[in-house]
This record gives sequence, structure tokens and C-alpha cells, in this order.
Amino acid sequence: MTELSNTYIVSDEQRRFYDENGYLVIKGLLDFATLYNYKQRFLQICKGTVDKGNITVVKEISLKDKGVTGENLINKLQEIHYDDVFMTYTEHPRVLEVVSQFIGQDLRVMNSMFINKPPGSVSHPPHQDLYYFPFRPVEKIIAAWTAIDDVTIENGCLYVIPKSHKQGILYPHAILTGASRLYHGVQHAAPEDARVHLEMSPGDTVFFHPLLVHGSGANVSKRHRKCVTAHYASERCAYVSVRGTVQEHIAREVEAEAGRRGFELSFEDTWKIKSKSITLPSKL
Ligand SMILES: O=C(O)CCC(=O)C(=O)O
Ligand SMILES: [Fe+2]
Repeated sequence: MTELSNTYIVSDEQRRFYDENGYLVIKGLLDFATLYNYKQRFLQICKGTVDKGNITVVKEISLKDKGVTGENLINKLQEIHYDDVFMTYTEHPRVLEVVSQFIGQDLRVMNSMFINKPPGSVSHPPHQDLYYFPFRPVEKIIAAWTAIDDVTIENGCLYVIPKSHKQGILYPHAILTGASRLYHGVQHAAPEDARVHLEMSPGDTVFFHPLLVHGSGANVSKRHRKCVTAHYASERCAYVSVRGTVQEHIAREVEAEAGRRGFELSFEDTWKIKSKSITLPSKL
């Protein structure tokens, strides 16, 4: 197997595409061996054979009464950036090199997830990630999302609304019935005919802007759909109060959820606590 070099230079054309459309797909950014490690780690956590540390395990609501377990039930692992194996994704030199060309070299990983969509999973409503973030400026935030399996329309690939990052945070982020408490969607901003479906092969990675409207379809196939994703922000970003803004609703929910877990934390504090500063490999 050929080793991938850690150097990845974003071309002017790719940069222009990102600025104009709000996303950029880079094919083959990660290799199979690396992806295999993440898949194995996920399976170990599903089976409970390794300590999950501070990872939050989330089950797929729509499958809870279907008599399925493990990989066929677990939808995502959250806050994976402190895990020994998954942090090799959130701190992968090739991912960081691309991220740093968009938002600079002083980076924090704010959020990270391993997402598994078992067959039968419902769709992930269209949304803008910035709605969940109390830090700015927006130009200093970016997401990376890497396919682990072949992702297709049938198994619920990501879709994006090109150019939708050029507007502000959209309103309302209605809470979808039947969905989890923290799912706030912007269905009206993602008409079917405006969706660009990102079918991707293992290792392909999409980088996207925090205001880009995106979501993913239901998994109507018999295959799982796995990916790993992280959000990065520059250390130069500042926390902002979202009181009196469109984001106030989500802020209250997050604070209430922390309260239920026994912590008295502000929305901003929840982000301060879970984010992690990153040291770039010295060559960067
Ligand atoms: O993979 C998905 O279904 C949604 C992921 C997503 O919204 C994100 O990574 O920001
Ligand atoms: Fe998202």
C-alpha cells in the first residue's frame, strides 16, 4: 500500500470553490488502514470491550423498539477527540493541514463525532452548525467529515445546499417531532431540488463552512453508513453571548441538559470545557 504524504496543498481553484459554495470535497484524503482502526474502535465501544472514557454513546431513536443491538442500534459517539484512537482522526496531519489552510494554524477541536447510520435509520434534518456554536468569527470555523464506508444516496449520504453559507443563521430552527430534543432543523431552506448529494468513497473528506445548510437522508439500504467528523475553530475565536438571538433556544436546552447531569454550566462553558487545543505537527 502506498503511504500518503502529509502534505496537501489546497489549490487556488479549490479555495475559490469553497468560498463560493461553502464546501470542498477532497478525494482519498485518508487511507484504508487508518479508517479500519476507527471502525474497529467503534465496534469495540459498541460491544463494551474497551473503556469508552468520556465518549457519549447515542442510540438511534427510530430503532430503539426494533430489537436490534450494538452496531445495528448505536447512531453516534460524541466527543471522541480525547480517545487514543479517534484522536488520530481529529489530529490527523492531513486533515489539520487542510483545515489550517482555511482557518490558520492555531487550532482547537471543538466537537467530534463518529456517526453510524444502521439500516433503517431516519434522516438527519437540514441545519447550520453555527446555530449550535457560541464562538466567532465564522470565517475561523470549519468542519471536516470523512466517509468510512461507501456513502450513497441509498444509505443516507450527506447533502449540502451550495452557497447557503452566504446568509446568516436562518430562523426558525423548528424542533422536529419525533426527533431528539436537540434536533433543530431548517427544512424550508433545503428544498429537494436544491440539494447536492455528496456520494463519497472511504477516505474522501468534505470540508464545510459552519453556515452551510446540510443534512443527510434516511438509510434505506441494508448497509451501515459510517463517517467520522470534527469541527475546528481558531484559538483566536472568542466566545459570544447568544442571549436575545436565534440561538437562545438551543443555549437554554444545552444548559438544561447540563443541569440534568448535575452541572451548572453556561452554554459557552459547555464548549470551553469540551474543546481541546491542538498542536500541529512541526512541519506545518
Ligand atoms: O453525517 C450526518 O448525518 C450529519 C453530520 C453533520 O451534520 C455534521 O457533521 O455536522
Ligand atoms: Fe452538521
